[in-house]
Amino acid sequence: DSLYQDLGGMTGIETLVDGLLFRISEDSRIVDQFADADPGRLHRTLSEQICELAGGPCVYSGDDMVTVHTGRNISEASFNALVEDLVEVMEYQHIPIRAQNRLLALLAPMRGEIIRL
Ligand code: HEM
Repeated sequence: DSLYQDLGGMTGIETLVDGLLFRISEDSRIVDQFADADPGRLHRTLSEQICELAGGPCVYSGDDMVTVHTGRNISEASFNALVEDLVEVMEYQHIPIRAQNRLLALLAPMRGEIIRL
């Protein structure tokens, strides 16, 4: 019953993050806000973060959420757009609904460390 396993382990999580970053790159609502991001690093740190949150054997090595998102003026609408992209990728990759909801529930509390900073 580990979320990590339900997401397909590290391989599944990396596939999920691949899909998410691709989807963001095609999402005109938010793509411009990622103009200065380092895609390779983002792929690694986001995968680690999801792996750790899901109870997997990873340790997040990125910077803290407030630091990376401060000064970016990320709106609630942008946050919701990214979450929508994530849900679409999880649907597309046939991640079970229960696992989708568990992951979303782990990410939702981060909203305050991301928006309007
Ligand atoms: C649940 C929502 C989100 C999570 C879990 C999340 C997580 C992360 C993580 C783990 C990093 C990498 C930190 C590092 O490498 O040290 C990051 C960076 C970043 N995030 Fe978010 N983020 C979220 C929402 C957003 C939104 C909505 C935007 C903008 C629309 C955004 C814009 C960025 C940008 C531009 C970076 C790159 C910073 C850099 O490369 O210096 N994030 N985020």
